[in-house]
Amino acid sequence: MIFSKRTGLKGTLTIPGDKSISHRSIMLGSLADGITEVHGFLNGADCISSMNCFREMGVTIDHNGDTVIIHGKGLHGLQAPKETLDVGNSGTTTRLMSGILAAQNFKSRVIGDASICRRPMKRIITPLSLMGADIVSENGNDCAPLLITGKPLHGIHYDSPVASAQVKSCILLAGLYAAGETSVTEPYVSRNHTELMFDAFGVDIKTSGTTAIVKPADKLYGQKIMIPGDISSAAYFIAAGLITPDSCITIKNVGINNTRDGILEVVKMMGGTITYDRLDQPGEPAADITVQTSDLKGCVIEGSLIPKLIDEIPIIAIMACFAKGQTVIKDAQELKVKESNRIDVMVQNLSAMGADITATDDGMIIHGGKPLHGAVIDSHLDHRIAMSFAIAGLNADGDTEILGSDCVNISYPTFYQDLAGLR
Ligand SMILES: O=C(O)C1=C[C@@H](OP(=O)(O)O)[C@@H](O)[C@H](O)C1
Ligand SMILES: C=C(OP(=O)(O)O)C(=O)O
Repeated sequence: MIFSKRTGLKGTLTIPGDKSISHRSIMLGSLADGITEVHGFLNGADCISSMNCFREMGVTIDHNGDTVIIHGKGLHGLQAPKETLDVGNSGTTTRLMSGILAAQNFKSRVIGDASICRRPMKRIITPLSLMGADIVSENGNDCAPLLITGKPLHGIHYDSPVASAQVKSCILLAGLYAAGETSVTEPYVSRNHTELMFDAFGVDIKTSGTTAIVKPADKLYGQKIMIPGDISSAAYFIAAGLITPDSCITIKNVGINNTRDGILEVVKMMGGTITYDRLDQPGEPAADITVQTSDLKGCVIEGSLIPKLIDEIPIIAIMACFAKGQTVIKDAQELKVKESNRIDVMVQNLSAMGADITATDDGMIIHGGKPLHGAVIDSHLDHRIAMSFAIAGLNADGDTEILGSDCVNISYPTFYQDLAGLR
């Protein structure tokens, strides 16, 4: 896919549903009694992987457009999978589902693509093992494939070394089945969709500061779930509207859960022109967001803000190239263990486009204002890298060619059409 310079990106769009909430709706819907009706489901490859894994465990799931009907099997109703469970490219599926599998009365084997087989799983193997789970890495490298033999579990308190919603959610899901209470404390609060959805499904879940505490459950009750648009997908259009000359873009129904809204904080720090129209509707909080071309200034992004924008750092790095002065991103070492090493890949590709960017141990430093020129961009098959460089390409001289551009299917299959729809 090739991109070249644009001005005047104008229009209104509705982006697809939130990826994190879509995964969780499949999992909790499968474990609930009764029907769970989901609207706004993300038809990205990652969420389809979650859907197929639970179908493989005997759950009937009807899927029509962005509506999904899950015929819940109850907490103890999953069946042993006949085949290996294939999570594709999805870290969220791997880690959250492992928490459930650890407590079943059957064995399972979890595989994924080449990227998944490089991502660290020790972070869930350690706490699940402390709960009494039998979970091992088949190749002994603490990565997938994972072999999980269901066991009776007991509650623990876990001090997580990382602020990770996947680790937290894995432990909380295992905690539904454990004897006694299970709690997780994180260094900073990570996205809280699991906690909110547990509460809606009737689970006894409490939070206090950076700790979440769950009691074992007897039953989950099927729900109707309205999923707002994914702020992580909206971020590309927020950035495009701010940095592309003569632009004004409205993005409808964007989820603005306060554990996910770090990008909005960054826009404010950078001095971007952004307005919100909050929506009065059931489900997680959402707003229509409008952005206009703005003179941006550099800022420092660190600490508790990082988990609130972890997936948006690649597109924030692009914004920083168009901001006056220095942008420093620190405390973001987690970027090294995503679908690609997002620090190295951003620095390599932005340097190829002429940006002034340096990698650090836990982030990057960007001096904005140097004009970008087109280059051949290796996406490393990482969807967030491909989408970020599409926006960079619209603001660079010459052609920007993105290799492996189809990987946007993972979280935003209609991304290129939606971008082309802005006139
Ligand atoms: O729980 C989730 O749905 C997610 C949590 C984050 O990962 P970590 O928990 O590994 O930080 C994020 O990067 C991922 O895209 C989705
Ligand atoms: C890191 C991501 O997803 P996952 O961990 O589920 O693969 C992402 O979507 O940027």
